[in-house]
Amino acid sequence: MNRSIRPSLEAQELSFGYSSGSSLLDNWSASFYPGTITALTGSSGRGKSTLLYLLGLMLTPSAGEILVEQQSVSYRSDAEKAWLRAHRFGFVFQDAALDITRSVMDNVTETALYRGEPRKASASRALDLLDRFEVDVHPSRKPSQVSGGQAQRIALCRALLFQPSIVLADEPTGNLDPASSKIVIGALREHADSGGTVLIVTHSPEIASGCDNEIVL
Ligand SMILES: Nc1ncnc2c1ncn2[C@@H]1O[C@H](COP(=O)(O)OP(=O)(O)OP(=O)(O)O)[C@@H](O)[C@H]1O
Repeated sequence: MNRSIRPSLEAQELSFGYSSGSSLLDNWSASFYPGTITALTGSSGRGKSTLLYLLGLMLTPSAGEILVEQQSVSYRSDAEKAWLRAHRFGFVFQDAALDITRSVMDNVTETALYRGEPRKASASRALDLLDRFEVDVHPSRKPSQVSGGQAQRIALCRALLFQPSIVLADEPTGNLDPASSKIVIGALREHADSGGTVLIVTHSPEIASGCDNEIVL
């Protein structure tokens, strides 16, 4: 890798443990570069999802720093973190985490709300993505009327709508059929190839071996 490229996401001497449990991270450091996919692997309960939540500014470390584009961000205000999540990050969770009360289209364009952009203007972009990821359902449908594989591809459209510089995916293919799995991983690969920084938590050796780097927790 060309190390003159600067990391878009860094963890520096990170420590964290839930108050009810033992320490999960102790002085943990890593750098994540544009154009790469990193697999986070390790046995169950080692803290992979927790690390993703820390890197995605949903949890605050007990010590250490998270840097986004060389700026220290982990101790910023909730409002600043929310701004960063909306403008720099895309998230994909194992269970898709769609809002069941809203339509497919509203779910995909949800980030527009947090970015202060009109949802309508994002609709054509959303339709393009739904088409690209072969989500063959009417955008007015509710998440309860789509399959698990379609739900995860809808969540992928939501994550990629504004081409965020960093995509964090927590076992994004954990519950998927092979065809949906291939689409999701292919999309994350393309996102990295176009300059994004992608992290995938996975238990799949096959997916990990297709990534550029692997970090075992
Ligand atoms: N909100 C929480 N409060 C307290 N403990 C938690 C919380 N979330 C997770 N844990 C605990 O922290 C540890 C790490 O959990 P985490 O989900 O990060 O692991 P993981 O490596 O992603 O596991 P898996 O591969 O099974 O998904 C586990 O022991 C878990 O029970």
